Amino acid sequence: MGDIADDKPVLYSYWRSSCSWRVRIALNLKEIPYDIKAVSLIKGGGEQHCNEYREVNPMEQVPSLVIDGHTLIESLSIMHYLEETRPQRPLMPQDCFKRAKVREICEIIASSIQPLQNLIVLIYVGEDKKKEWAQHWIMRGFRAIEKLLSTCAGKYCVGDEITLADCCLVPQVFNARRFHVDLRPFPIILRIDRELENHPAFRAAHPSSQPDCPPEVAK
Ligand SMILES: O=C(O)/C=C\C(=O)CC(=O)CC(=O)O
Repeated sequence: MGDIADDKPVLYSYWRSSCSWRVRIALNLKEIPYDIKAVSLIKGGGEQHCNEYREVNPMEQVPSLVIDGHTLIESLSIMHYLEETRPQRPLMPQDCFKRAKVREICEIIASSIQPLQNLIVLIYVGEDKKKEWAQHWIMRGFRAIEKLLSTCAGKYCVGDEITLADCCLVPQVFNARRFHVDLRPFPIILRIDRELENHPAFRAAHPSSQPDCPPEVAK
């Protein structure tokens, strides 16, 4: 048996969770092999709430990553850990201003969009209002991101290299489509999403490529 640090990382993930998806993209881009432990967010009221998983993640959410003998939670924190410990294929720019832009975009998605259209919030909002609610918060955040991108985007969100901002953006665009948001007012977001849809690291991280994707949905 090798050192704990040699063990393959384990990602607790759900196929359609945008936060799990962000981390899958980062792991793939950095070419870090990992195993997936699927956690169904819907089966039996959600496996994330069972006692065993609460020990892994006290927030009862995915993702969690077991790596280097540690258990890490919260997708942005996990991605920064990967960036700091695995410098290959950097996902943050060198330039401090560009780094700030990457963090801005990540934070808008991770704090001001995704949590508001998360399953637990939508259950609380109720079936009648949930689509309008999700659309409202996604459009609000996308308006801000589109404006930021008009000054900082190159081929990707910040310049011409893929960064953590792109890892966050692509899954959020999927969610926007899921809630039937009209994306025509966001041409830069759409262009970047199209640019990345066929990238191997992004394709492999896509919900339809996941082991727990229902067969009727998988491509
Ligand atoms: O309907 C389901 O399949 C259950 C959960 C999700 O998709 C995940 C979310 O709550 C949205 C998200 O990750 O942004």
